[in-house]
This record gives sequence, C-alpha cells and structure tokens, in this order.
Amino acid sequence: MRSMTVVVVGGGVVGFSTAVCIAEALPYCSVTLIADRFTPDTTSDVAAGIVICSPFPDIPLERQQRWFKETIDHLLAIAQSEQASEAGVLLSSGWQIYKELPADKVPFWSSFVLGFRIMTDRELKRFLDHTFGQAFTTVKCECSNYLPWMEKRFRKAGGQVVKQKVNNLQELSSQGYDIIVNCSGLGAKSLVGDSEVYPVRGQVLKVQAPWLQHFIRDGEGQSYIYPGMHSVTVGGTRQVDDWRLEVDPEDSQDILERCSRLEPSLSRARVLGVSVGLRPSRKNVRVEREMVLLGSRLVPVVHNYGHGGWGVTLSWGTALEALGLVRKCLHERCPRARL
Ligand SMILES: Cc1cc2nc3c(=O)[nH]c(=O)nc-3n(C[C@H](O)[C@H](O)[C@H](O)COP(=O)(O)OP(=O)(O)OC[C@H]3O[C@@H](n4cnc5c(N)ncnc54)[C@H](O)[C@@H]3O)c2cc1C
Ligand SMILES: O=C([O-])CC(=O)C(=O)O
Repeated sequence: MRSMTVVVVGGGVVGFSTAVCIAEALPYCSVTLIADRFTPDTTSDVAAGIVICSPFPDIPLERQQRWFKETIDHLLAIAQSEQASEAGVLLSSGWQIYKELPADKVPFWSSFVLGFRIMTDRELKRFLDHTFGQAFTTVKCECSNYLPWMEKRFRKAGGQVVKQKVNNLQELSSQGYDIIVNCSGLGAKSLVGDSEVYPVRGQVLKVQAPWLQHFIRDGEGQSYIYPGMHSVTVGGTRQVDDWRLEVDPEDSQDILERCSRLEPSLSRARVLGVSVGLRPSRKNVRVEREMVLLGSRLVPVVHNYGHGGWGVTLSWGTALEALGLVRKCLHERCPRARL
C-alpha cells in the first residue's frame, strides 16, 4: 500500500502540536507542514504562554476539560524533563485576583493545575481593592523556544516543513494530499472562508525584572505580569476586530501603569521589547472534520483553529483530538488497516 499523505497548514503552536501528534502516532503516513510564517513571526510567538483559560460557550465542558488536562499533563512532563530549558517550558506560581466575586470561583480546570486554592486575606492584602483571588501553580510555555523544539521533534518523526502561502484548499488537493489538516488560525478566514473568525488584538511588553517570581493576573486577564525564563511578560490589551499589528505607544504606557499598580517595582524595570499579536478568535474553537469537494475529489479536511486567547493552553489536547479525526479518515479509506 502506498503511504498516505497528510498536509498540515499552520506553523504556530496549534499546527506544530497537531503535526507532531500525527507524525509520531502514524509513522506510515507522510506528513508535511506548510505555513507562510514561522517562529518568531507567528501569533504564538507573542503569547505569554501561560496555561489558563475561560470556557467556550457551546462546547461541552468535559471536552474542554480533556483538552486542558491533556495539554497541561504534556507540558508538566516536559517541565520535569532535561528538555525543559530548551523547550521553554517552566512551572509558574501566582495569583489570579478579582475586585468583585467572579461567576466561577472555582474554574473548570482547577483540579488540573497544581495546588489550586482560594487566596487568604493575608495574601489579598497585597492588592488594594481586590476582594477575591485564586492561588495555583501552572505552566508557562514560551513559544520562541517551544516552536523550534517542536519543529525538531516533528522532523525527527519524519515530517517535512515547507514555507509557502496556501491560497486555497484546491491547491493542496492538486498536489495529491490525501488528508488536509487546517491549523491556520486567523488565516482560516480567507483559506476556508470562515466569517466567524475575527482578531482580538493583544499587545505585551517584555521587561527585565528578575526579582519577580510570582505571576499576577487581574480582571480576567485585562492586566497580567508573567515572569518567564529570560524576562517578564506584562500585558495586555483585548481589542476586538482590531487588525493593527504595529505597536501602539499609548497601549504600552497604559499597560505599564496598570501593571505597576499591581506590582510597584515594575516602574523601575527596563523595557526589552514590545510585541503585538492578533488572537484567532471564534465563539467556539473549531475542531471537526468535513468532506470538501475539491475539483472532482472529495477530500477529508480536519479543522483545528479559532483558539482565541487559549491556543497554548489547549494546543496538545486539541491536537490529539485532531489526530483522532485523521485516524477516522484513514480508517474509512482503508478499513482493514490497523491504525
Ligand atoms: C498578547 C497575547 C498573549 C497571549 N497569551 C496567551 C497565553 O498566555 N496563553 C495561551 O494559551 N494563549 C495566549 N495567547 C493566544 C495564542 O497566542 C493563540 O491562541 C495561539 O497562538 C494560536 O495558535 P495558532 O497556531 O492557531 O495560530 P498562529 O500562531 O497565528 O499560527 C497560524 C499559522 O498558520 C499559518 N497560515 C495561516 N494562513 C495560511 C495560509 N493561507 N497559507 C499558509 N500558512 C498559513 C501562519 O503563517 C501561521 O504559521 C495570546 C495571544 C496574544 C496576542
Ligand atoms: O489572558 C491571559 O492571561 C493571557 C492570555 O491568554 C492572553 O492575553 O490572551
């Protein structure tokens, strides 16, 4: 039997996670990843990379819990291995704080992070005007390290990487791929004509403040301070339908003021850089399979995009689900093959 060919479109954290899952689990498939942008130029590179999220409204919570758990377990294992520094994956402890009681005092992922608890009054005293908070240890996955590390892992599993813009799915079908996996993030708007995907602009600064060891996340992620391997990420903004990729100096000033109110020592920190990314947002992330007529061929397309502000958090879990959908496509084509 000729080996089946799978093409994954997308070189961000979702594309590489999906491509690695497929290449490692299905060694008899030939897997190619195509993208027009790679690290350090993807949205994933801008992410703080903290594993935390809010739920999508119409997706069963158990499915979202599975995505969260599979991702954090995968990253915790890397954080505990000798690969941790090369992969850019580290533990991160801190506080999520609120001025008013949140609807979910105990978020749906609370049992998957480590040591989740409600903050004590003594801890809350650090933060003026805040009446409630949660303390826990999660993972920070820094994509500027993680993406090159994942690319190496993908190539080791036999995967091939191509830099190229894909204008439409027909192009891929004409090249003879058996299965198309769409991890194009915001690019899905034009690639598959999905009008439900929209950008939510985010701006963050990297500052030098090695004395900071705890993360602080305020007001459902309006403001945050995330210490990392080489710098501290401070943010943020959530500007809906805003396509500007250039840095806005007023946003930077506003971020620094907000974050310095939470952590006064930040006012002395040196700014190392500022970056902007467009979160690939959608009311509900799309992880599903459809059959698409491309020319005269009916081609299976597995979608995995629209993760919004939670692409790192859900990357491995949604990738494993996409792998399951690819397996189903293969099984339908060769029912007797052992997959
Ligand atoms: C400021 C900020 C902070 C964030 N912090 C966090 C965080 O702490 N935790 C978290 O979980 N998430 C965070 N996010 C969200 C996270 O960055 C995204 O959810 C994630 O990067 C989405 O990954 P992706 O692979 O789907 O998209 P991308 O990283 O955008 O990758 C899309 C890929 O598809 C390719 N592509 C698209 N269209 C085409 C085409 N037609 N042809 C060829 N290639 C194509 C692109 O070139 C690119 O390689 C943050 C985002 C921002 C902006
Ligand atoms: O909300 C956060 O803490 C970080 C994040 O995911 C984002 O800015 O999208």
